Amino acid sequence: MTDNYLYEQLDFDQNPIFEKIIDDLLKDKYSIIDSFFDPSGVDLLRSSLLEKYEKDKFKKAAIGNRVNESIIQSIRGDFIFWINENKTNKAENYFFNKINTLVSYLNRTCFLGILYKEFHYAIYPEGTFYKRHIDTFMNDDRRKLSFVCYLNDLDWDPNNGGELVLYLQDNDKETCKTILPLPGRVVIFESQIIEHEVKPVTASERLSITGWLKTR
Ligand SMILES: O=C(O)CCC(=O)C(=O)O
Ligand SMILES: [Fe+2]
Repeated sequence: MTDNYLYEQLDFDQNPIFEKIIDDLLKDKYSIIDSFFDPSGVDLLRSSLLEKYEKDKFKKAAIGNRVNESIIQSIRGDFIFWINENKTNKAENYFFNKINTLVSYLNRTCFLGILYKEFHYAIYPEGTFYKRHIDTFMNDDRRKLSFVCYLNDLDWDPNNGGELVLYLQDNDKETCKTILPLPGRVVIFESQIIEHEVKPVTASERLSITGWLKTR
């Protein structure tokens, strides 16, 4: 009996992008994908984010409720808007369709047991950053995978800053992986393992959608 036979039995179409994500995660604990969403889908999401921002719906991001405002300011400076999956617009509908397809793929192939998800839009105005951290620091170890998609304009200048830096452990040695927030680019990484930071945005506004796939 071949592997193909097994796939047929599970009525399962292999998806090359999802397979690359799984391979990358197994090997490196992170994956960078530039074609996860169609360019038209990225445009829709960017417009949706900007529309909400113009309507003043974004809030200053918090870290934990016992940390005071000035400390928060020195750690992260972004504004966020949590997306409610039960109240989606066309863009968010498109987004969650893709995410849900990925989640069922991961659950079927890797038995990851992803049950919950949470996503927010984020805007980093000029001068803001998010200091080095790990995404499970808010006494919530259910976050399994972190997911970011950058929604910057097509003419985003790499000199605008706002790079995502991943700190990777390689046999007791730390290396850095610097990732430009190019429009449409998706980065997925293991929330419980990879420390990371967002470098200061030196010009323009850095736009993204960020979220977590969670267990239990
Ligand atoms: O926007 C990014 O590149 C990462 C954001 C981040 O680390 C977070 O929101 O926890
Ligand atoms: Fe983070």
